[in-house]
Amino acid sequence: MLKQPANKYRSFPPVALHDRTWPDTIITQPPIWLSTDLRDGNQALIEPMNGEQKLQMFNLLVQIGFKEIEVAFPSASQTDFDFVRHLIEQNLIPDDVTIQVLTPAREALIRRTFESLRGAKRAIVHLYNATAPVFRRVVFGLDRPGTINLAVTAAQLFNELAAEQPDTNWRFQYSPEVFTSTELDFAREICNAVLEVWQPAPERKAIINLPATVEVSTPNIFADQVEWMHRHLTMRDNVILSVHPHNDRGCAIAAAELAQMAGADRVEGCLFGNGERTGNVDLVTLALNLYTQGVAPGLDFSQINHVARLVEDCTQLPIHPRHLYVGDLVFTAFSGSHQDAIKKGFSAQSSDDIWEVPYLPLDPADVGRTYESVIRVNSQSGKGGIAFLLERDYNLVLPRRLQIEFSRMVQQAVDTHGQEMAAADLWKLFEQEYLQAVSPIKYLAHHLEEVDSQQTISVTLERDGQPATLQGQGNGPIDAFLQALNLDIRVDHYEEHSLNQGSDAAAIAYVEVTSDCISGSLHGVGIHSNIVTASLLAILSGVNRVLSHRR
Ligand SMILES: CC(=O)SCCNC(=O)CCNC(=O)[C@H](O)C(C)(C)COP(=O)(O)OP(=O)(O)OC[C@H]1O[C@@H](n2cnc3c(N)ncnc32)[C@H](O)[C@@H]1OP(=O)(O)O
Ligand SMILES: CC(C)C(=O)C(=O)O
Ligand SMILES: [Mg+2]
Repeated sequence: MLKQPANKYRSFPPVALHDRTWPDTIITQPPIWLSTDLRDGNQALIEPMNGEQKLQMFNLLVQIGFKEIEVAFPSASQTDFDFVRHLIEQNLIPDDVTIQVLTPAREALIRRTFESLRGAKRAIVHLYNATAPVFRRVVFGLDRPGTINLAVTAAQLFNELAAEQPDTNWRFQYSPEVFTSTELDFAREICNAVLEVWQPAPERKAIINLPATVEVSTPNIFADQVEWMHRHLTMRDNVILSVHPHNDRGCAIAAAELAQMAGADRVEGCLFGNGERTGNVDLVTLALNLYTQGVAPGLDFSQINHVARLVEDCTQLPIHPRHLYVGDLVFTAFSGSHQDAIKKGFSAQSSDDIWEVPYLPLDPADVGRTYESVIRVNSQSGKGGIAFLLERDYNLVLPRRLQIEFSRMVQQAVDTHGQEMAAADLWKLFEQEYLQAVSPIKYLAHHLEEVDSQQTISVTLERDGQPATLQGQGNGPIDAFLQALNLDIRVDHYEEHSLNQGSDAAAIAYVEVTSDCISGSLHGVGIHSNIVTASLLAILSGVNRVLSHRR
C-alpha cells in the first residue's frame, strides 16, 4: 500500500446542499421494491441461472411479495430472452406483478428487448447508459451532448416500439449509470432530456433510477445527491424516483435508507445482497430493518431459512453465517454476559410487550427461526447460558449458586477439549457430577413415620459396598436424615421443583451443603418421582461430593 494514498486516490467532494432536509426525516412506509435478482444478481454469478432456476427464483420473489421484478437482460442471451417469453406465453406473471427488463442504448438490442416482451400485459423497459466523465471519455468517447443524444435517441426508439405493441401497458425507466460519479447538473440534464421524450403523466409515471453503480462516497453524500435530484428534476410529480445502491464501501444499506429519507420512492436490490462485486443492496436487510422499526415492509420473510436455501441453490453462493438477519449465527450468543442478559430478557418478555430482549433486535420467531441456537456454550460462556440450555431442554431451574458452581466445571471441560458444549453435553456432565455421585454412600430405600409432628426415618444404604440401616429423628425428613447420617455436614439451602407433568412426573431437589472439612459449599442434586426420595438423593449427592472434595 502507498504511504501517500492521496497521490493515487482523491476524496469525494461534498454536495453544496446546505438546506438539506433528509437528516430530519423518518421513514414511515416501505419503498416500492424492485428485485433485480434475476438481472443484476444473475449477471454477477459464476454460472448464471438456467431457465429452471430463474423460474424458481421468480416464484420465490412473487411469494415474498415483490410487485416489480427485473427478470432479464433479454438481448444478452438466449436463456434470458427465452425466460421472458416463457413467463409471458405460459401466463406465469400474476396480475399484480410487473416484470422489468434492461437494455443498453443500442438500437439492435432495444429492438430485441421489445421483441422479447411481445404479448406482455404490462412491462417496465429499463434503459441505461453510463454518464460519468470517465465513462464518457474512456468507454464511449462522447462529450456531454453526444451522451445525451445516445440516451434521447434510445428513448425515442422506446416510444416507437411501444406504439407498435399498443396492447401492452408500458412503463419506462431510465438509469444514468454511474450516477454517483456523474456531475449533478449533467445527471439532471440527461434525465430531463429523456423525460422530455417520454412525456410521463400522473397515471403513466416514468421511473428515474439513480444507481450507485459503484459506491464511491459516504452515504450522507449519496443522500445529498438524491435530495438534489429530487428537488431539481422537472416533471417530478410524474416521476418515480428510484435508487440502485451497490455496496463497494459496505454502506449500501445506509445509502438506501438515507436515500429514502432524501426523497427516493423506490429501491432496487437483491436478496441477501447478491450482485456485481460486493453486491447490490440487500433487500432482506432493508425490509427487516423497517420491520424492527415497527413499519410493515410489505415483503414476507417469515420463513427466512427457506428463502436463504432457495437463493443459495439458485445462485450457488453460500450465505455467510454472520449475514444480517439470516446467517446461522446471527441469533446466537456464545459470550457469558450476553447469554445472561438474553436469558433474563426472555424471562421478562411477555408475548404482547414491545420486544425488548437484550442483544436481539428481532424476535427470531418472526422470521421462522427457533430459539434452538440463540444460546450456545463454549469457553466464552457463563452460568446464564448454561442454565438457559439446561432449562430449555431438560426443565432444570438451577438455583443461582448451583449455576455458579456448575459453570466452573463446564468452563474446565471446554478449556480442556476446546469445543462447544451442546445442551446434551451439559446434561451429561451434570448427571456425572451430581446425579451419579453415589459413592461412598448409596441410597437403597427409606421408611418415614410421623408421630406428634416428629419425623422418624429409617434409611437403608450401602456404604463402601456394605449394607447399613440408619435411624434418625427430626422435624422434617431432611432433618431426620441428617440426624441419621450423623456426619459433620449441614444443609444451608434447599430447593425443589417438578421436572415434567403427568403420571410419570418427577421431582428434582437441590441442596447446598457445608462442612468444616471443605471450604465454601457444594451442591447435591436428586431426581425421583417421590419428592422425599428426591431430597434424600440430593443430600447424599451433596454428602458424597463433600467426602470426595475433603481437604
Ligand atoms: C451496471 C450494469 O450492471 S449495466 C448491465 C451490464 N450487464 C451486462 O453487460 C450483461 C449482459 N451483457 C451482454 O451480454 C453483452 O455485453 C451485450 C450482449 C449487451 C453486448 O455485447 P457486445 O456487443 O459483445 O459488446 P460488449 O459487451 O463488449 O459491450 C461494449 C460495447 O457496448 C457499449 N455500451 C456499453 N454500455 C452501453 C450502453 N448502456 N448503451 C450503449 N452502448 C453501451 C460500449 O461502449 C461498447 O461499445 P464499442 O464496442 O463500440 O466499444
Ligand atoms: C443498469 C444499472 C441500473 C445498474 O445495474 C447499475 O448501474 O448498477
Ligand atoms: Mg447494478
